Amino acid sequence: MTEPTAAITPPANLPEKIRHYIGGEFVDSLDGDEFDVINPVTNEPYIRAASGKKADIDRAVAAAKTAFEDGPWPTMLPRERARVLNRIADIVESREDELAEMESFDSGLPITQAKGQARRAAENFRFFADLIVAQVDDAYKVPGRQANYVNRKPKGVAGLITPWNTPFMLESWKLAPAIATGNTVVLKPAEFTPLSASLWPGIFEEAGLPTGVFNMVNGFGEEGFAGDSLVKHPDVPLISFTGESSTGQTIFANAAPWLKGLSMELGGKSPAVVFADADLDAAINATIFGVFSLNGERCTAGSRILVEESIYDEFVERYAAQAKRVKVGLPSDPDTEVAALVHPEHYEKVMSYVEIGKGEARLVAGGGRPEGFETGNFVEPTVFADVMPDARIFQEEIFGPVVAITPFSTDEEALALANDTKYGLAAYIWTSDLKRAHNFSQAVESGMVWLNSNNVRDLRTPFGGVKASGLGHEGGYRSIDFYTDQQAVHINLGEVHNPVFGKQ
Ligand SMILES: NC(=O)c1ccc[n+]([C@@H]2O[C@H](COP(=O)([O-])OP(=O)(O)OC[C@H]3O[C@@H](n4cnc5c(N)ncnc54)[C@H](O)[C@@H]3O)[C@@H](O)[C@H]2O)c1
Ligand SMILES: O=C/C=C/C=C(/O)C(=O)O
Repeated sequence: MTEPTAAITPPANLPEKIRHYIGGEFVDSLDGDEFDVINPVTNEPYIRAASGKKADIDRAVAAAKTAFEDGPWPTMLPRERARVLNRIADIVESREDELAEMESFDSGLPITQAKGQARRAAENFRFFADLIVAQVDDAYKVPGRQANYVNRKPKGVAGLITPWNTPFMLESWKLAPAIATGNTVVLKPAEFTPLSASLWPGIFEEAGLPTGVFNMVNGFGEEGFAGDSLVKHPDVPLISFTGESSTGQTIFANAAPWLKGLSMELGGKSPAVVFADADLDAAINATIFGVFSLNGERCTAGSRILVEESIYDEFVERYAAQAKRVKVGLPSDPDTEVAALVHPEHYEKVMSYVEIGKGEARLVAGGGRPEGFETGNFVEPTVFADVMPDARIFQEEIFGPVVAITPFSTDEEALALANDTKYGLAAYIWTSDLKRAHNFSQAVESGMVWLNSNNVRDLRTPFGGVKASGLGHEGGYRSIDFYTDQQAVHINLGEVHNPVFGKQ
């Protein structure tokens, strides 16, 4: 049984309120507006947060612009900026427990997984510290005639808009490359989960990041609110956004008048394809982890499992049995594998899909609220089998611990099913046939493929989706490209070859 009192004990260092952070100071909204932040276990408000509007974004962008124009951050040596980034990583690491406790309390993530995400956040800063020091740029020469080189410049004020799933880690994913390359930033964290972001100012100050380089405005995304105002601010030349595909479309349209640089990491409905020749134990473990880790609130979740007919019945039976053993528990319990979804609104959305699924397919595990969890956003790990491709639970992103399993009989059918969605973020392929694995990878419509592998990231590789899953790529040098302008400088080394115009 659960102990509700343990669940609602707030972290020891809870701030009095969530404020914006502008030009080195914590501030309230200019109009004083605030909103409630909810704990996902009790669904009770536990803290107030400032709700930013256009006027607050104007202030934050002005502070970031001043810090960019007055320096020293954009013109510091890469080595000096890298030192600050490495200090940020050290501090994040040293505060892992505190950070994870806050994240878990605010978002409902299982504490053990929240710790892993805090370590990933630190690693993002370390990685980009290394990358800017090792950074090389193109130079080309035509001997005796011309030399050309690339002058890379930070763009200015970067607008960063982030979602509520693994919030601190996904914020670090954007913050690290944006500041590493010499930009200043305005971060707009997700309104469901602003708590861990309230630690950034202290971390950055302690690491020696100059005042005004990092600014943060909390609040909502809609028109007139913080997110929308950031997208429409004329002094913000680029927006890096992670969130829903429909929000991405709105941002795309709103940024169009300024032709802003856009990077968008959007939704997914990623297939995990299991062929009969796969290592079945490994495939089952990985596909369980792939959709139930991080509460299933993960853009790259393998939420459609396609299984070859000859092993289908065995797979479904074993998968359902293992899903039933996934430990649902309080976010604060170190043994918990699936905890509470972020917010009652999201819980209702996920539960509505569970009900839709019951009318569309065969329920083989879960399908309700776990026993012993009468309040809060708890959902049993839920498995549907025999899901047809026209089912809504096959096509639509659920973003919770719910998976659809579908049989296929040929490679061609597997590929057609894998691609039969508007999304294209990740694909996972399980087979011992090398040729099949590589040919399938070529043909599958996804930004990333994992072959016989869990979702393990190498920070040097591009991260992003195709179709409705995104626009552009970040990760490694792609992030450096996104957050900088590349100016080509051409130098004449010989005679001037231009034809002469207008000569008498
Ligand atoms: N592809 C990826 O890398 C990736 C990663 C994480 C999450 N996601 C996706 O994110 C979604 C879940 O996150 P969410 O519910 O927070 O997404 P969301 O789109 O509702 O919100 C994301 C952020 O955008 C802001 N926002 C909302 N409307 C806006 C507008 N008109 N202008 C500017 N900002 C606006 C929100 O306040 C929030 O900070 C899922 O669809 C998931 O797949 C994708
Ligand atoms: O949830 C969105 C982004 C996730 C990135 C990952 O590497 C992951 O899937 O954990």
